[in-house]
Amino acid sequence: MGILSVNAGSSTLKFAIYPLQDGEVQPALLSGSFEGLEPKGQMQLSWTSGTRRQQRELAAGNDPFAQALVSLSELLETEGKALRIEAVAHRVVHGGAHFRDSVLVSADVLKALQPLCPLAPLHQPHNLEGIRNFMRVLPGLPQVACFDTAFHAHLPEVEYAFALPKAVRDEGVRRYGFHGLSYQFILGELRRHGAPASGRLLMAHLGNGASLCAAREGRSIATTMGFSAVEGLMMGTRCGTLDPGVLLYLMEQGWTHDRIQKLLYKESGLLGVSGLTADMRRLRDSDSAEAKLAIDMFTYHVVRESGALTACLGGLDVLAFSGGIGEHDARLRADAAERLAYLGVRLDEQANARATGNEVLPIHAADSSVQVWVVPTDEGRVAAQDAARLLALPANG
Ligand SMILES: Nc1ncnc2c1ncn2[C@@H]1O[C@H](COP(=O)(O)OP(=O)(O)O)[C@@H](O)[C@H]1O
Ligand SMILES: CC(=O)OP(=O)(O)O
Ligand SMILES: [Mg+2]
Repeated sequence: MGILSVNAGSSTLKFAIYPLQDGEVQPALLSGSFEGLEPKGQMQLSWTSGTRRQQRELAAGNDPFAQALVSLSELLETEGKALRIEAVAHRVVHGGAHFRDSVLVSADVLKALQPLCPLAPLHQPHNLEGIRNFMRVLPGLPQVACFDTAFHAHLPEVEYAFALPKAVRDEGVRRYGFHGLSYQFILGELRRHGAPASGRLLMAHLGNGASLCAAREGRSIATTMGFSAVEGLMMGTRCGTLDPGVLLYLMEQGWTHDRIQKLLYKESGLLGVSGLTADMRRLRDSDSAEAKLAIDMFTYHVVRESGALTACLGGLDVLAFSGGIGEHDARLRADAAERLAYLGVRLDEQANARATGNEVLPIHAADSSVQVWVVPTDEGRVAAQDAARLLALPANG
């Protein structure tokens, strides 16, 4: 038997089936992703089943996520039939103030999660669509929602509170933090590899969405993403932290809510600054001045916020890079590390070049006072493990 995990990110839909043994999820038997989820474009489905790796191009249509879910269900019918899926674990980015741990999905849970869609418009609607889809396609199977926000549920009040009047704060207008499944996974991997992860740890999840998390004794104490999935670092298509005065100005200029939402979430970040693409690989290949500015700003904000979070930690013992950019872009890691040298960060150049996102690797030099690691993240695996814990599924391999 196995657990299917479904992770609808902002630019990808990732899936995997994990077998269980003694209550622990084992390496995935079938895993893959849909990439290039842009309306009317071509999306790429790639998957690995055992040692077989396959790839397919698909028309994305008007609603790429809905199309990807249909194609995933078809793939499970053929490839996944023998794997006996017993439960589905969904990454859901926003659990709001109420959901501080994974939960078995019911109609009431879905109803409570729906109003959070505006706080993560690139994710939450797809996350909930994924749940509804598998309720239809695999009726009767338990569906578990695993929240990005749960890892940050115990942030100190000085970190999570906005300097707003109590009446507004009491409405749940506060910082929540995201990428929690990824941070939980990174923490587990660092521990497994003998890194001092319980010390002052800074984790950088740099993908299409990007955030930093400062953890002490394995608990999140500060993070760059807040109320919604737009705060903090500059991202693929999101602007990150922005003076709220800009929004007031735009509103005065007659910009509507929908237009502003599109600007902040879909037209900004690497894409907005470069005017070219949200994909770091293409920016690296470009020689345009705007592409260079976009990369420089991205790196700058990683360094700037690393300083802020290190101050919250009172120093730094371990730095971990993850997410599509953090795992693959050695140049970004080198440039950021160079500017964090004042903290005692020194990279081993060759180790950094060797880390290509396929395995957990230390990349610090022998004289670095901070350990630096690259950790390929697996949000789906954390979700599957959590679902197994919640459902206490018996193990039979
Ligand atoms: N080899 C690479 N070099 C630089 N950046 C990369 C590389 N591979 C992937 N990326 C970046 O990772 C991003 C996707 O990150 P990922 O964490 O997988 O996305 P999501 O947040 O949607 O799950 C891509 O948009 C691209 O910018
Ligand atoms: C919360 C978030 O930004 O997620 P992702 O990196 O998958 O877009
Ligand atoms: Mg991601």
